[in-house]
Amino acid sequence: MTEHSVIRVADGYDVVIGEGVLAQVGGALPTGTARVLVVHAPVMEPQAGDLAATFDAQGLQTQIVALPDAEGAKTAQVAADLWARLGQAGFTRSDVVVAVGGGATTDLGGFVAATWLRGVQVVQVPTSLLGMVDAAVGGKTGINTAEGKNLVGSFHPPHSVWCDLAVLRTLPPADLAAGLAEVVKCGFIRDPRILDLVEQHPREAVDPTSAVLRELVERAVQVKADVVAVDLKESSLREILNYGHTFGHAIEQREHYTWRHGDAVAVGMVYAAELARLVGLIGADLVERHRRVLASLGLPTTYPAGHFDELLTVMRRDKKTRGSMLRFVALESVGRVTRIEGPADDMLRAAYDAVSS
Ligand SMILES: NC(=O)c1ccc[n+]([C@@H]2O[C@H](COP(=O)([O-])OP(=O)(O)OC[C@H]3O[C@@H](n4cnc5c(N)ncnc54)[C@H](O)[C@@H]3O)[C@@H](O)[C@H]2O)c1
Ligand SMILES: O=C(O)C(=O)C[C@@H](O)[C@H](O)[C@H](O)COP(=O)(O)O
Ligand SMILES: [Zn+2]
Repeated sequence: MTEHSVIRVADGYDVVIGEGVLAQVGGALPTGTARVLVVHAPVMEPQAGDLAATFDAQGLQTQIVALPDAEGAKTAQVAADLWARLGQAGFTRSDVVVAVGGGATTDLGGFVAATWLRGVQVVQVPTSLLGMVDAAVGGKTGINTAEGKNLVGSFHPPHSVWCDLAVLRTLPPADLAAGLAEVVKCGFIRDPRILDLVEQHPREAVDPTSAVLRELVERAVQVKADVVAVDLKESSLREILNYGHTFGHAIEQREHYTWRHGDAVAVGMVYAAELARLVGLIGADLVERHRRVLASLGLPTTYPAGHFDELLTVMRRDKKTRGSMLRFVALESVGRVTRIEGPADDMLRAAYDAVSS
């Protein structure tokens, strides 16, 4: 195993990053654990099975459950099925959920852990880039409802997070790119070095074996760790991690979750940048930088015309909305973030026209 790095989130938990760290998870459960529920994305069955075997070998009562893939896991029905299992197994507050998969798996696993007995520990083992740099870190957990994305959930920080870079070798390139959208987000809101790295090394950035990708992972996790340490429950600063998500979540819902989250966020960041340009916060050059960086990674930067009213209805349910006032995270410059509050509908429509294909 190559050297791993550890990023501490406040004084709470560690995010361990490196090739081969999966092998350490078996020995990393909290003291006193008697039962373990391992939930995993279908494609992660071999790794989850190996992990479950190491728990069994320690004498723990282990259950292993394959979840529906991707957003199919983030439903009330899937959560309810798992609550039934936990009840039947007599799962107590000293027992542990382990989630092995992409961001959808870690969101669902975290949500079940957050809600069972009002909170049991969750060990997050993200296996997609997006899961590693974002979803598994920071304690946001949740499921979707018919009305929108992540509308039900809880803030529930994990016990620990294990990012084994070796598993990224099997991640489809389009999913790797989707994860890079959240990395680029961290570049725009907080760490300009991320943008420099992507601009200078676009090929290495999409190579899961490269030192550049590893540095990007570490930098993005550090951004997230720094932000959630200050504002776990999103009363203010944490909103910056939602850059691009107001429009992005509306796309995801309108597309019935057939778009990757990171792809939708990529378009959403261009939308937020166009809106910031329209209200006079930034110039056209910074908007173009969004398009250039995202496109260099193979990410989308446009959305089909003709759906503004539908998207606006969904955007009004965004969690940052206060009363009837829509609120957008926006840039003043790279690394300097503000909010646009209550923009006029014609502004919102003009930004839509600017990202329409
Ligand atoms: N909680 C948070 O703070 C937070 C942050 C960002 C995103 N999210 C959520 O995360 C989800 C998106 O995460 P995602 O992009 O990982 O999507 P995902 O979980 O749907 O995973 C994408 C695909 O990659 C597969 N996969 C995962 N690891 C693999 C591997 N190593 N090899 C091959 N295939 C692999 C998955 O099975 C799935 O088919 C969304 O639901 C989003 O809302 C949550
Ligand atoms: O951690 C956060 O805070 C984020 O907003 C990170 C986002 O990338 C992530 O997609 C999150 O799940 C969105 O949260 P939501 O509150 O808008 O549902
Ligand atoms: Zn996101």
